[in-house]
Amino acid sequence: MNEDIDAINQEIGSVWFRVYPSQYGKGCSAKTRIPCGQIVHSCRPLSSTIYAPYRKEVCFACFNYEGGKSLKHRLGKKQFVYFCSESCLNSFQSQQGQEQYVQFLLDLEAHYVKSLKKYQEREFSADKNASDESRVEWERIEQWEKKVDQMKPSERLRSLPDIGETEYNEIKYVYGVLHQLAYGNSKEMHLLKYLQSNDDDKISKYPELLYVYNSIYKYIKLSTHGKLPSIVTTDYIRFIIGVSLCNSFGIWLESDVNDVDKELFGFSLCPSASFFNHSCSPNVKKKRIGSEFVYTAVEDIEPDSDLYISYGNFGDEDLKTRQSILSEWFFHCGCTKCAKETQS
Ligand SMILES: C[S@@+](CC[C@H](N)C(=O)[O-])C[C@H]1O[C@@H](n2cnc3c(N)ncnc32)[C@H](O)[C@@H]1O
Repeated sequence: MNEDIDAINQEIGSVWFRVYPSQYGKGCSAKTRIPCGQIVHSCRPLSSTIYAPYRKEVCFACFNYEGGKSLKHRLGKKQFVYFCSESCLNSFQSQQGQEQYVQFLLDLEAHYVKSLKKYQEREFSADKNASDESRVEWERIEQWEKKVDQMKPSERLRSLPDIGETEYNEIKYVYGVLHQLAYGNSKEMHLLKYLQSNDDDKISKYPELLYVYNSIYKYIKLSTHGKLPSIVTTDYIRFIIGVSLCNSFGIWLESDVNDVDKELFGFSLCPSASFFNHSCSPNVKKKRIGSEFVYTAVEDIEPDSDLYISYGNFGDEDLKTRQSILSEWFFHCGCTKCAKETQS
């Protein structure tokens, strides 16, 4: 753990906070006195996804939203990968290895639109045990993938599983991470391996997602064949999906209007910000400015005090509502506000 912590701190290189072994696993504490209003961290996502219904309206590069209007700049002719400006489109296309990324996105769009008519959610039978079924299904997939190398390209294309909205959203995020691992060299990429992954917890709670995850894996395995071979393994894809479940942050419409009515456009993963634990009365506020996430102290923070953000998009929800929202991150909130409200 300590070696990991040293490596994480070296990678983040913050003058304001350090990552340390806290009561909730890793956490962040102030290195020095932090005045209210001080920006303590900022980062750009390693990978993100814009949810299918918003894909024409939210810029894939900077998350700009123009009040629900379809954006003018796009990849390809018919497909739905949209940008708010020529410069966002160009900057996206000019990154390293981007031709492959662009082609992947366009193929994914085309396949999603085609699948929609046929897609059927696979139900999880109530008499099965989620963790047994998970083990059996992933073993089956490992047997299946031995045949992928022998398939002709046309057969691989025909074997792509139908995908629904959940698969589509996740595949975009997972491929974004894989692409960074293949072509990037960012701080965010180096920090990925230190994050918690929760795919077992999620499957126990929502067992039908097992089939969704299997389809995601099959889609990525088939469509990246010969391009990203060594990193497309079941363990690794499960890790990437599992990481997003407890570390990704929503891409919310940022406005000064009532927080509760905000729209959720998608999610993104910034590993360097994933070591902030949650409090229902946080001392650091997260704000998105374009595709940058900025973390600012909202009170004076003394040296060695913990830094907490709020994971939820909370207004003035009561204890029960907050706890139920936070259970989606698979933890029972132990913050001082919750402890106080539980006692009273
Ligand atoms: C984004 S990670 C934060 C970093 C994490 N502590 C680690 O060790 O990598 C979120 C996880 O931290 C833990 N956590 C964060 N805030 C918490 C809180 N207020 N109460 C209990 N657990 C918390 C939970 O396990 C949660 O799933």
